Amino acid sequence: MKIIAFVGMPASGKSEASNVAREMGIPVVTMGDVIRREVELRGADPADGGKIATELRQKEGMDAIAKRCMAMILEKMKTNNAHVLVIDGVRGIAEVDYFKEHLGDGFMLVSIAIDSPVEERFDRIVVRKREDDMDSIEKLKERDAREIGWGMGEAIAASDRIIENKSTLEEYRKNIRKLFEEMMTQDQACQ
Ligand SMILES: Nc1ncnc2c1ncn2[C@@H]1O[C@H](COP(=O)(O)OP(=O)(O)OP(=O)(O)O)[C@@H](O)[C@H]1O
Repeated sequence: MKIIAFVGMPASGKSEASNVAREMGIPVVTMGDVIRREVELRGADPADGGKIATELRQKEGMDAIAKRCMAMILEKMKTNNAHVLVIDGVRGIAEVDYFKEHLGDGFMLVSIAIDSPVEERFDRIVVRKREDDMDSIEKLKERDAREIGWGMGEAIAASDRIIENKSTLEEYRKNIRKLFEEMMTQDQACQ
């Protein structure tokens, strides 16, 4: 089985890649769900998800979220016949190291290359209207800085593949679909 994790700047297209996966019947584990669950448990404001994620990493280590995702990943691997599984939301190198150690050779890290300025990413976030999204460019810049502080740059540098999202959404979705098709064919050929 191939386990593909996507890494990229906020609003670079990770959730879109997961949407394409779901449309193709590929199971997706969303790391942000761990945070959303924690927010719910604490009765906190969804906008404080970033702070809670930082706190978990400080208390339990930089790979805390990856560790908490492992049960979900193993469960999906057991209950799905798919040849590919997607992990959405790797934010740092400690998580990459954790997954490499626990998932072995089947793990592949794909980074999403963008050249959209922060203003353009913010406009996309405004259109997306996700509950936990930030409401100003300043907050997006803070989130960029926070995630870079988690070792996102090192994670991007450690990626096995790069997929560009520098043109239209259709073009990007087409490239993601091609990647998944390739992975499914490769995995079937290995069996
Ligand atoms: N090439 C593109 N052209 C136009 N819109 C795009 C493009 N790529 C992504 N989008 C849109 O930008 C928004 C942000 O993308 P997406 O939600 O996939 O980012 P993300 O990396 O998952 O973000 P986050 O890190 O906040 O979870 C979405 O509404 C998506 O449809």
